[in-house]
Amino acid sequence: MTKTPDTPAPCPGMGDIHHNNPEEPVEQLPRRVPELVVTCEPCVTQCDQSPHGPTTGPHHPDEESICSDSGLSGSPASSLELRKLSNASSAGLSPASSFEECEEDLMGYGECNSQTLTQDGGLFPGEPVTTDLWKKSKAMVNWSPPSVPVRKRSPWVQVVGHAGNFQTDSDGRLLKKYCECEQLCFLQLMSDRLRPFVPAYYGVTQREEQDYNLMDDLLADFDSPCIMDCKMGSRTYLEEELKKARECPQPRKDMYEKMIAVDPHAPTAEEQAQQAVLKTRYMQWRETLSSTATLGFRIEGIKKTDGTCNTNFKRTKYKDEVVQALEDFVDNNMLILKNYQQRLKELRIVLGNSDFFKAHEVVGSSLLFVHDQTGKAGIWMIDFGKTVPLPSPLSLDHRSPWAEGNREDGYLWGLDNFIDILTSMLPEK
Ligand SMILES: O=P(O)(O)O[C@H]1[C@H](O)[C@@H](OP(=O)(O)O)[C@H](OP(=O)(O)O)[C@@H](OP(=O)(O)O)[C@H]1O
Ligand SMILES: Nc1ncnc2c1ncn2[C@@H]1O[C@H](COP(=O)(O)OP(=O)(O)O)[C@@H](O)[C@H]1O
Repeated sequence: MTKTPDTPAPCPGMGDIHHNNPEEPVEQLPRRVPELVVTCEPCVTQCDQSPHGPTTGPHHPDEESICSDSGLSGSPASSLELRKLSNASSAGLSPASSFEECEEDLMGYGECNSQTLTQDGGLFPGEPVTTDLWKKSKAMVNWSPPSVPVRKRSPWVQVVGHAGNFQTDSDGRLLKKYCECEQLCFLQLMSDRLRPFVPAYYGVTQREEQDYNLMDDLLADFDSPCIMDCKMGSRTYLEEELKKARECPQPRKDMYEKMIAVDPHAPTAEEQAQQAVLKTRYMQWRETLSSTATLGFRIEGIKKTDGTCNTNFKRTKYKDEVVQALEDFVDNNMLILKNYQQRLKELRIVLGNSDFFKAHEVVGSSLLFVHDQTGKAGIWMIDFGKTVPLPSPLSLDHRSPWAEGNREDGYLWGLDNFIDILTSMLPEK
């Protein structure tokens, strides 16, 4: 996840930060589109992993809540409390219910309206920022929208994660509260083999004095999509967090409450006396309760076409329970299941050849599964708020069991298990 630090600070070694204002009107110039706002603004330091301080975290036990389609779009994220969208179960939400009006837009809008730096310092629409282009400044673009039929765009839906972290823009892109760690990952990913498996990244933008990472909305090309968020890996906290917890323990009341909401007997006598638990203890408990420890991934949330949303998977631990959730997610559609299996197999090959993946500990990152009734299906990696570079010459095989110090994340172990489960669900040829 990503957190928004309070104090902006200069970005070391990043060159100019380019703030794309997504609301900037597009001026039509011959063979040019308007100047991208390119200023050197302060950016923010490393994500704050623990903003709530000791015992003062937000009170958000495992209460019923929603998959957020609830008005995040366009509303100032800063005005909303940052909290997890946790444990809604089959809430029967209409995806459009509390969203702002859907906008009329161009077919494939995600590919047309975005502005990007090009080699010669100009801008091409629809091309994401790449690392080597990042330093180019003061660019101009010329582009007129092609004449294509219009369609209603489905509103963006957030399945899990911190409420208030996201906003949408009128070009079908997503603004996620700025996190330097995530920005650095995206910049590298834009020129890595993994690029087709992550949302295209467009740099940093600002809205109401808040910095955001700007990326493609992966739902943009789907009609009333079904969405599933699966957190990958055998561990969901960084080794660094463990170290900090030892050096400076910060018991969390909010996590204690989330814990007892699921299992009143889970806290130890000492934790009960304190009415608080350490974050790493909470995370480890979540891992063993769910399939993270046994399968190397866990389902976080599922939102179906009919608007129903379920984030009540904390106890989904065993293979047969995962199978049941997946069957329900694809509505027993074997074509979609096959598409997902193929996509995961492709991802596994690309991960094996990715320089980025070799050099990073990937923790707390999710795979976002998206399909719709047409049979179209896609899977992308999201959430790089806790994906950190490894100190050279360390590299991971992403399959070995974790032991403190080896930094293994179990990502490929989880992916292998996921593929095996999908394969077992498909009819034999
Ligand atoms: O899913 P539940 O049980 O609610 O627990 C959440 C998730 O593990 C979050 O990870 P993610 O955002 O990857 O889903 C984590 O944020 P971090 O990523 O910051 O560790 C939250 O920590 P806090 O934000 O510290 O509460 C933790 O409370
Ligand atoms: N690029 C994207 N396109 C569409 N939906 C996204 C995208 N990134 C995130 N989401 C939605 O937001 C949710 C939370 O995303 P995540 O990056 O994990 O946020 P957090 O850091 O707050 O946990 C996901 O479950 C998904 O529903």
